[in-house]
Amino acid sequence: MKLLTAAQTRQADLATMQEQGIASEALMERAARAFTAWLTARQSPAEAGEILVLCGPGNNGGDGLAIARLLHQRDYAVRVYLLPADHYAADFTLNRQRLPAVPVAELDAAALPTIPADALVVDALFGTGLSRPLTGLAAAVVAHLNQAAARVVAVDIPSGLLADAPQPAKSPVVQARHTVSFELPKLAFLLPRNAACVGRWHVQPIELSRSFLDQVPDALHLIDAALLAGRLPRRATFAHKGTYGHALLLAGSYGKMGAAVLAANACLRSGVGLLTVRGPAAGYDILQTAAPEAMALPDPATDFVTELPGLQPYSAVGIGPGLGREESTRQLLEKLLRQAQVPLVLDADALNLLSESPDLLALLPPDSLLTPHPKEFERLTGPARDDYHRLDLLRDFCRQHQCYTILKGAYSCLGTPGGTLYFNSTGNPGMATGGSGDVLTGVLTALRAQHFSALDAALLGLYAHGRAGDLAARQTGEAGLVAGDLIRFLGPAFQELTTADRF
Ligand SMILES: NC(=O)C1=CN([C@@H]2O[C@H](COP(=O)(O)OP(=O)(O)OC[C@H]3O[C@@H](n4cnc5c(N)ncnc54)[C@H](O)[C@@H]3O)[C@@H](O)[C@H]2O)[C@@H](O)CC1
Ligand SMILES: [K+]
Repeated sequence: MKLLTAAQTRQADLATMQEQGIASEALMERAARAFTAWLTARQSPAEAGEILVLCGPGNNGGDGLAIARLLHQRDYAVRVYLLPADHYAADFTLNRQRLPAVPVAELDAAALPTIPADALVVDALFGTGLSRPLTGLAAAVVAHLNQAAARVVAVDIPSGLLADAPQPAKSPVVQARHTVSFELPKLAFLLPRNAACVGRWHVQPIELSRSFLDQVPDALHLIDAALLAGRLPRRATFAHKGTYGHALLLAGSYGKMGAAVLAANACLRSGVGLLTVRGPAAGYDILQTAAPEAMALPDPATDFVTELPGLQPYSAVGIGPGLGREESTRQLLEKLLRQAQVPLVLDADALNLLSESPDLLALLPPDSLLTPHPKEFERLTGPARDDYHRLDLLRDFCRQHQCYTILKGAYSCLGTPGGTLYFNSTGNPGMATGGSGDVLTGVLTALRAQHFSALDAALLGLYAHGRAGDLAARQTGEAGLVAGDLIRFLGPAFQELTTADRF
């Protein structure tokens, strides 16, 4: 699924109206119906009580007025509050005229309405047309609403939130419990700073022009099942273990063999034909016991991985989990970067070593796959001013080093050498637990070893890793989830993605 900027959304609206021969009011009616269907499926008139619909002067307010009418038709009790303005959008005025006999009042700074704690509020003050932070009466209304304990459902986007630009400090934004958006989510929903105001977001279709969406250039993407269709073929009947590659993992140190074990078992559960693990000598027994399907190739050093084995047998190398940052390990990394003719996956201490010796970045083979969490990332690039700047840094970093980089977190973001960004749609906060990243390294190394392109490996791996987390959390709950649980569900997650046989 693509993510559009506010400007691209306006173009999509126009293209849809032209292509389908409909007026803007008809598209607004579609949006209002889509929102109303979402709300009425979750709250009966009795559960909802009186619904307060707050409407601004633009098309978002027009949506609100149409929603108020549709809710009234379905026997919900509705009260409308209007934000006075010098100018109203044409479709706002049209829907104001169509509003049936429901109580309507203008918002007034001197006498803001009481908002009962159990009220249900529809926030239709401002949508994607907002070009600057709210001030004056609009800001006062938002602050007043946020002080009430009421449940707020935002139409399209919480009012005050900019759809795709950094939010100035202290600019008021509605704190919604749910945000119901049209056709596509907004970039703002995927950024950590906005989580509190967006609440849980939902997307309702309004049949925007497919041909327009297909041709939008430079798009941001959401990694969903549709994007992955056809990327993971069934295994071949006459396959043998050589068909699916031989991965090498360089991982572990004394006290951190768990990271190597997690990466190894995740690699084995992600379809690789053969796996060899280079760990410290001290970890030999642990590895052989905890990951018996892997071959162990212990380092001469007791506590760390210090010597690079010959790379000839391997079709991909993953390096980093639990590795430590010894000088001899740094030298090993340098050797690997200079010698590797096979795809690389770099994580954890491999990334920390890169940030300590930035000159090594110039040695990164093209199409390497890096998986930093935000702190590791900022050690590589310098600090980000805000969520949007971090995405700019990600684009620049991937372009400059011709690599693929996954910025890990909620909606992990993959940057490509061409500057495209892909946000993952699977996963849950239960995965914020030690070892989740080691599992991802194992998954990605397995996919690269099986000769998937860096892009396909990253897209499939990210999605399957998150999906495994979602399947695991159904059994363990989020708090009880540990990284080892992810490994148990990688198989089912990949199975779901596997292309079905065509007749
Ligand atoms: N264009 C379309 O065909 C559709 C639009 N839809 C709705 O329309 C919304 C976008 O509507 P608009 O572009 O009219 O914009 P909004 O309704 O978001 O608000 C724009 C209005 O607010 C004013 N404004 C902007 N910033 C302000 C500020 N800081 N303080 C006070 N006033 C400010 C503008 O002058 C304008 O009057 C979407 O979010 C969505 O809810 C939906 O009806 C679907 C179809
Ligand atoms: K809104």
